[in-house]
Amino acid sequence: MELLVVIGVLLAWLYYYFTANFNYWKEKGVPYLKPVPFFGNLMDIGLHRKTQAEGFRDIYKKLEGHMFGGIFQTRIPMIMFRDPELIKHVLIKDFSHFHDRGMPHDVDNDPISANLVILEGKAWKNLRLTLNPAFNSSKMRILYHLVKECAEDLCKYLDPYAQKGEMVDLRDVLARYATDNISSCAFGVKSNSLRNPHSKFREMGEKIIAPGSWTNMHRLFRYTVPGLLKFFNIKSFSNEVTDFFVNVVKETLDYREENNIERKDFLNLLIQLKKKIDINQFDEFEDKIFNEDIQHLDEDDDEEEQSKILSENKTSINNFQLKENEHTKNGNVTNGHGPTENGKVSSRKKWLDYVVFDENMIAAQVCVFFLGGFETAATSMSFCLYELAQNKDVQRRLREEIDLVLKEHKGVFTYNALEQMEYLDHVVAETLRMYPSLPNLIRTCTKPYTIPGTNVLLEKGTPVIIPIYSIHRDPLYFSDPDRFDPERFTEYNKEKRPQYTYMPFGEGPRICIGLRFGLMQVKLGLAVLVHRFEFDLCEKSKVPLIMDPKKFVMNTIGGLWLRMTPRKVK
Ligand code: HEM
Repeated sequence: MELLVVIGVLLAWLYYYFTANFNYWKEKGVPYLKPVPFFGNLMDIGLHRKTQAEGFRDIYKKLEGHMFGGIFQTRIPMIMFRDPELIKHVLIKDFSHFHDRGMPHDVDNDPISANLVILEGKAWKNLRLTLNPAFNSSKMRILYHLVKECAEDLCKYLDPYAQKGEMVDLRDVLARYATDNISSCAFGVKSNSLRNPHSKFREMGEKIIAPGSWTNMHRLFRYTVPGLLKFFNIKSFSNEVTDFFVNVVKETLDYREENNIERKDFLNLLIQLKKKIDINQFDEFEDKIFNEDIQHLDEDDDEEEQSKILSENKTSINNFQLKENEHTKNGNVTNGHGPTENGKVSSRKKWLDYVVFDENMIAAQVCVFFLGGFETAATSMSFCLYELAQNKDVQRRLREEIDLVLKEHKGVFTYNALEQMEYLDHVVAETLRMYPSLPNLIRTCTKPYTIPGTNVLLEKGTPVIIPIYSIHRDPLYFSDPDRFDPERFTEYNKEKRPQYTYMPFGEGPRICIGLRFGLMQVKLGLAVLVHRFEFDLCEKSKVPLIMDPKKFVMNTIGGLWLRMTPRKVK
């Protein structure tokens, strides 16, 4: 009897806990969707009945006619911004109110969480400024040869299958190709996943994205009771995954140091940062634009906020301390570069002094490059090949362009040749419109914000959802949106569309840092494949595709099967 009473009280408390907030948006006069207890408005997503993309698209459609609308993730009020002008405010104009993603992290106990995706405020800004040059065009040219090596290996691997006209699960093969690619470029390690599906890198990659994995539990707590993450010491990834990545980085660093090896990859760039060598080949124009966007992170933060950010990011390894030092005191620069205009040092050089790159810090970054790089590239490429198999005229036209450009480059897939392939660019852009790897962007309101043109005040801590998949499939911006049509991306057609209606890599200062690298590996992989092989639907192809509701990055259930044959005419 007593037990029943305890259970009853507990259930009543849980019900109260999960529903007490449900008048939140009504009281603010914000249009909102009626939530259900325990799930809020995301029951279909929470129970894996719908993918994130489809679940949020339902919400987007229900909020039609409104520029924004309130929803609940379990018990937490969130707001969806639908209107492109408002989206521009969140991502760019009013970035000083929305510079974080609101992902809890604990860099003391979870070294991998000190990464660019998760870090907030100044810690994020310092790191981003420091890492930006590692992803500029000149660095991409350096990495190109590694990516090309993997792309050529992919062709060699697939050739016997094509000769026999076999059906191939390209989703799986391309995940292994992308794993090889990113482990080579980020970790400096040849993972050999293409030929060995049980390689350790592949295994770890699968563990990270596997449904029901540690990551999903982390996500659940994050949105319900974030305090429990710290209490139970739940890390971003399982100990096995964290240890694996940290150890690979440490071993590789030691090996390179002992043997005096310098390899042209991301790891090498990070090692240079560790040694305080400025890798700055930063395009000055880009530097200026970026700094204009984020400078208010300095100006606007009040003292209290700054010290909070700093104490949150205080780590045993002293990573993110904003320390006044002899180089920057009184605005004078004495670090060997000489004083610059107005006594100010270029922001890049200044931040380089602030971010301490030790082994854990390097591991956190390459780990997030691995995560950001392998799944996104693999799925984008396989979706593209699927659309090419369905749209044979597009496949033919793409092959013709590749042949034509290669003729000018003596048959070699050079970096410049790839850049010249305009139709390839449209094909990839259209693929990312229909299948953006991340269906939504997320930001957190970092200080109270009045939504422009209204008197709605968003409280600090309110999560904001930007539904990119839903916008990409909105007939208001893309007519007949479920049709694959690369023509949408000619200069003329792009100009006709409102801004901020196409954002597969996000937008603003927190735009994907790996954009260039991601596009390079996707485009090069596709170009070499389409140049050599023909892709067709087969008995095992699923039309339409069945998407996996358990995956965070857009993905299919049961792989993505196509028939491969050698190309017919040369
Ligand atoms: C087709 C490939 C890729 C796609 C579609 C993609 C997409 C995205 C998107 C949508 C975001 C969120 C942007 C925002 O919130 O505004 C993001 C962030 C990020 N991506 Fe990518 N990504 C790709 C490849 C890569 C690669 C190859 C890397 C690393 C080598 C990478 C590393 C990151 C990082 C570190 C962030 C966080 C940036 C920050 O907060 O400053 N991504 N990506």
